[in-house]
Amino acid sequence: MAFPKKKLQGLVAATITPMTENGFKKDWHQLFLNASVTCSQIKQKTCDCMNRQDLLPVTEEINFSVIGQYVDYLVKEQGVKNIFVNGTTGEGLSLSVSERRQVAEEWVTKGKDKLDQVIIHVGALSLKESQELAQHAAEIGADGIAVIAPFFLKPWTKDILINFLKEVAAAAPALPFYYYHIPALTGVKIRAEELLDGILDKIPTFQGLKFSDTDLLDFGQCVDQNRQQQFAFLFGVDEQLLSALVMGATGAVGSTYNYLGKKTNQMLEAFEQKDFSLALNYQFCIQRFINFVVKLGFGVSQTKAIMTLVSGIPMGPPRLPLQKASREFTDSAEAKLKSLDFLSFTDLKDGNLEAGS
Ligand SMILES: CC(=O)N[C@@H]([C@@H](O)[C@H](O)[C@H](O)CO)[C@@H](O)CC(=O)C(=O)O
Repeated sequence: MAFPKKKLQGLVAATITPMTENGFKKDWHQLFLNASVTCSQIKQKTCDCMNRQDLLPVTEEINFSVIGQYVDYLVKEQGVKNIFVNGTTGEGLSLSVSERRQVAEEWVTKGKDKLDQVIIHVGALSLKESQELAQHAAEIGADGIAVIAPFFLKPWTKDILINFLKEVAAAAPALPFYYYHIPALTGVKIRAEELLDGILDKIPTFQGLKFSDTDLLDFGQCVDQNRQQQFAFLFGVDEQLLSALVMGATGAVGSTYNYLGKKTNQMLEAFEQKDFSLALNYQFCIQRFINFVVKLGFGVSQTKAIMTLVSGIPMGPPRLPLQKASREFTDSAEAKLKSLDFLSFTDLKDGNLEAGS
């Protein structure tokens, strides 16, 4: 494959992994069994459980059945045609390798002929797992792979990090490779600007940076020092996207594009038309919402609840150690979305009221 492949630009939704309630139920099942004291009691209770649908030990925790509907929602309702799968929002690091493969496959299958690009995050603590996932992404026809820095036994220098990334990229030599810079979560503080210096010599498939940090000096220098390249510079802090566009961002990956994609696309359009005051109005409006939810406590669980509410597609609970968003959170977020005109009563669809319940 010749590089660069089609350039990744515009909005990229960091997809949520829809889950069933089974993960939570299984915890209760386990607690129930732990409370038993003798083998015969355990046997009896297990038999009882086998006869109770709600306590059955179920293996399927991912709700694959809604992914097709989710693709259509992103494309038709939000105008978002690129996705980033199994990242932070998708709880990729909380899934098993087998689940990650199945999730990736489902998005690629359901996105065929509907989505422009499907990027799979394949970062893991184990190089072997990362390579397996990279190879798998290539086999299923994904459009690119992204990798975060390993965050337990960490690379301490640029060269070590590059060597790790290079090994993963080499497992999928025909796929565009993106580095996912998210230092607040990985604890790996190697500056992106430093990492990009000479990166093509080491990773010929390198095609871009997903920059989830607020250091606009670092981000700006990544753009400035690589003007000769065709890299994609994807910004990952949704509330600051306009500033990054000014710095040269070519696109954005984020959680809020799942449900605020349409609004953010209007901001991109205003920016494109050089109507900066309109673009700023949109950014401030988006900021008002994010600022509000951040003060309540905002993360992946809350994103799941908001998306369920706005789209009507059940995203289910998060996986432990994350906890479900509270009903109070969802109610407040709903009121705020309505007050900002991001959501009207007619937008609410059947099924979305279970959000955060
Ligand atoms: C830390 C975090 O989750 N950041 C989000 C943002 O979209 C974030 O939710 C948003 O800017 C609100 O703060 C994305 O950068 C994450 C992301 O792209 C991913 O899920 O991989």
